[in-house]
Amino acid sequence: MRIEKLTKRFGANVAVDTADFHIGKPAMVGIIGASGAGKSTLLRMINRLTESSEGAIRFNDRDVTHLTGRAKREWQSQCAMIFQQFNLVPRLDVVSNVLHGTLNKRSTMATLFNLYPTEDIHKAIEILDRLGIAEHAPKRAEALSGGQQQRVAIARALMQDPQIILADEPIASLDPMNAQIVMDALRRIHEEDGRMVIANLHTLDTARNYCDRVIGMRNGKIVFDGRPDQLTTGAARDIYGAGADFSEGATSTDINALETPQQARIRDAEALV
Ligand SMILES: Nc1ncnc2c1ncn2[C@@H]1O[C@H](COP(=O)(O)OP(=O)(O)OP(=O)(O)O)[C@@H](O)[C@H]1O
Repeated sequence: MRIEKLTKRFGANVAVDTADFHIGKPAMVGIIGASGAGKSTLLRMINRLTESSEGAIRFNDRDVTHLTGRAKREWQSQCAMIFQQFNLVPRLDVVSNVLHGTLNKRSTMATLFNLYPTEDIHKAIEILDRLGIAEHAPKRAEALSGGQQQRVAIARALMQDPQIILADEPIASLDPMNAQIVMDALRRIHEEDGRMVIANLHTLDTARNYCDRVIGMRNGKIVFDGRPDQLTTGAARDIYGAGADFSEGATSTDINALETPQQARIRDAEALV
C-alpha cells in the first residue's frame, strides 16, 4: 500500500497533512497519537468513507483514491473496517450480524428477506468458531460483552475475505482483558491469513506488543514511523506533544501501569524527599 501526500481539510482545519508511507508487504501496523491527531481521518480516507482533499491511495499499484460505484464498494470490502463501538445491529442475532459482511455481494431482494446461502451461514459459524464465540451464534448481539461484540465485528469483516483490516480504536471501549483477547485475534488474523492490519491505538504498550511497525501522528502530520523498539519514551513524548512530566502509564491499557491518585501523591512525596 502506498499513501502519497494524503491530505484532508475540514474547512481551515487540516486533519491529515500530507501523510506519506509505504507498506511493502502485509504487516501489522499501529497508528498512535493524541486525540484529534488525525488517526481516524487517515483510516477513513483509506477505506474511502471520507474523501481526501489531496494525495493518493494506491494498493497493488492501483490508484483507489477516486474509485466510484461498484469499484469503490469492491475496494471497501477489500479493506474492511472495524470500529470502537462495534457498529453491530444490537437486536439481531450474532450470525445475521456476521452475514451482513456479505451485503455488498447480495441482491436487494435477498437482503430484504434475510436470505443467505447455506455455505455463507456455515462460513459465518466457522469464523465465529475460530474467534472462540461460536456458542453465542444464536444470541442477540446486544446480549454479548464488549469483547465478544468486537469479535463479532471482526467476524463480519472476515466474511468479506478482506486483504486489509482497518481497525479504528478497536479496544478503546474494552477492559484490559477483553482488549488483549481482541488484539490477539487481530494478530492471529494477520499471522495466519497474511492479511494486513492497520489499527489506530490509544495506548503505547498495545502498539509495542502487537505491531511490526508503528506510525505516530501529531496535529495531522506523521512524526514517527518505525519499529516498536524504536518507540522510546522520548519518541512517544514527541508524538503526544507532552512535556517532561509525560507518563507512559497514561497511555497504557495495563491496569498495573495506571497510576492511581494515591500512587501519584506517593511518587510526588518521594521526589520531594
Ligand atoms: N467530519 C468532520 N468535520 C469536521 N472536522 C472533523 C471531522 N472529522 C474529524 N475532524 C477534525 O479533524 C481532526 C482529526 O480528527 P480525527 O478524529 O481524525 O483524530 P483522531 O486522532 O482519530 O482522534 P481520536 O483519537 O480522538 O479519535 C480533529 O481536529 C477533528 O476535530
